[in-house]
Amino acid sequence: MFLKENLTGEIAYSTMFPAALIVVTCFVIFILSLYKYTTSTYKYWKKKSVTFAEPVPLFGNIKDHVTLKMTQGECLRNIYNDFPHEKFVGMYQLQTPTLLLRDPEIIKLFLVKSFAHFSDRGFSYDGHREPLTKHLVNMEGDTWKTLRQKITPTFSSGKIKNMIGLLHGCGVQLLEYMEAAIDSGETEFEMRDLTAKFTTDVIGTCAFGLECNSLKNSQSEFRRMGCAVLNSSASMALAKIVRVFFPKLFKALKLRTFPVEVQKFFIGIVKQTIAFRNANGVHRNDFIQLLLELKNQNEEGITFKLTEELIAAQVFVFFLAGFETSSTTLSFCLHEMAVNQEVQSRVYDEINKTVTKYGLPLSYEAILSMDYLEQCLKETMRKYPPVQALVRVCTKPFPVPGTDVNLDVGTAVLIPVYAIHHDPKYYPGPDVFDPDRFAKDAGDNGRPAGTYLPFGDGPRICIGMRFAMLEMKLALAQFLQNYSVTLSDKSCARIEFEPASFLSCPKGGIWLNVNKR
Ligand code: HEM
Repeated sequence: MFLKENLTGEIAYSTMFPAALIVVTCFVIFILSLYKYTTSTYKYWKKKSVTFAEPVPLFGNIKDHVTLKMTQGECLRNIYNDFPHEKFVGMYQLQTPTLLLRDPEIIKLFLVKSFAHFSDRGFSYDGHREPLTKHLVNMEGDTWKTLRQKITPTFSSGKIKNMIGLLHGCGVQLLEYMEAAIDSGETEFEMRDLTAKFTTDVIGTCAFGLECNSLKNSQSEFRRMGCAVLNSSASMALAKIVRVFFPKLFKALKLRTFPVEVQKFFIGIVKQTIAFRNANGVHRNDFIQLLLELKNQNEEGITFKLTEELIAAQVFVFFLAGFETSSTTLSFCLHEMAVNQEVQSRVYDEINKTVTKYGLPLSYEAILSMDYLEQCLKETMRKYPPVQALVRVCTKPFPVPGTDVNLDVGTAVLIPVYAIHHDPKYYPGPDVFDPDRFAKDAGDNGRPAGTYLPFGDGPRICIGMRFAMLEMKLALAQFLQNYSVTLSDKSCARIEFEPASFLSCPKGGIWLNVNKR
């Protein structure tokens, strides 16, 4: 028995040994290859003699963001603060060599003066397989330039002024909703949800020509699809990482930026609306109408063909780029009003003076005249920039002036907006909410150009900037004229950001008490 056992043991050992060895060897080879692959680019900045942040294998310099400890903006702020004397710093987003710009003059140079070398964002997309991704934010080179030139007049002050009636309608729905909720005894509200429903309605009506009233009808199809687009499920977040950092793999695996039903829904709405308006001669002061007019000019012989699908992709990006950016800004602003009651009183006084001077409903001119309200929004976007970093890619070799550095085509560039907006050199006491930083008579308060970037800068600056300011000012004026806000038991005095979110998003929402005036 002993012998047998011994024998069996020896036999097992002798057959197991090579198997275990093979497994261990494969594992070691795998780890070494992974290490080699993930660190293969890490000499890039050293070879270029650019000061760089030391990367860690696999993650480069964005480990804290990838592991969801902090937002991208907060992660870049740490790098920004570590190199106070550099104009720019080399870093790695996973394996991708990236230049982080620190100096305002260099930022202006890249975004504005030398735009021809950095005209794209380098976002990969497949307009054939996913037609909704063929929009201004993603498009590149001459195609982007032609489309941007065509669409720009759609956002002129004259065109936006004509939309004030639509914006008003959404504001009135918000007030009606609040009235009913407060009458039924509600006092505490999650402001982000409220403002998101409001801005969904604004984009629904101004971009898609739909009356969705998400405030009354929380199950509205439009709101449901909107939530599906912004869905931050683990699988969509993973697909996003693959799309950004491994675009070839994204294509090879046929992954999707949005679920197919979202694509069908948005393209379907736009096609139906166009068909209805053409058949019934309907005219409405909204973006879809303006794009339709461009399409018709287009058919009279102009080279660039604005198809229905291309129109759908553009109104879709107005939704993508415009809805959450505006809603979080509104909710952050209301939070600051609740914390800083003296600021809220000044805004209330300004609204009352404006109503006395211009009457109700507030006209375009009345909204424009409210300087202090505008300062409050500007300071909100300084403290909580919805887009925490701007992205560019080098499209033509670029010798950085005053240095020996030559940037190669394809080099990624990041502008750390959040870090700049919190640099005490430009904004003393950066955590203090002080709208007077943007007072007209204070000029730029000695700040250099390139240090205030909530909407970006240069030819790729946010096309919807003016529209967004009008929408947000009108919403706040209508709301604060009728209601005041205070902190509630659920409020956090200091806001933390949701690390998984691409845009600045308050962790746990923004809870406030809302009281009738
Ligand atoms: C508070 C509101 C908003 C903020 C903070 C914001 C911010 C931004 C930023 C930072 C960019 C990138 C700029 C750059 O790379 O230099 C951008 C681009 C863009 N935004 Fe906005 N945005 C807002 C509202 C809107 C609205 C309401 C719309 C449309 C109705 C819109 C449409 C776009 C488009 C289409 C682009 C791409 C422009 C291009 O590449 O040519 N945004 N926005």
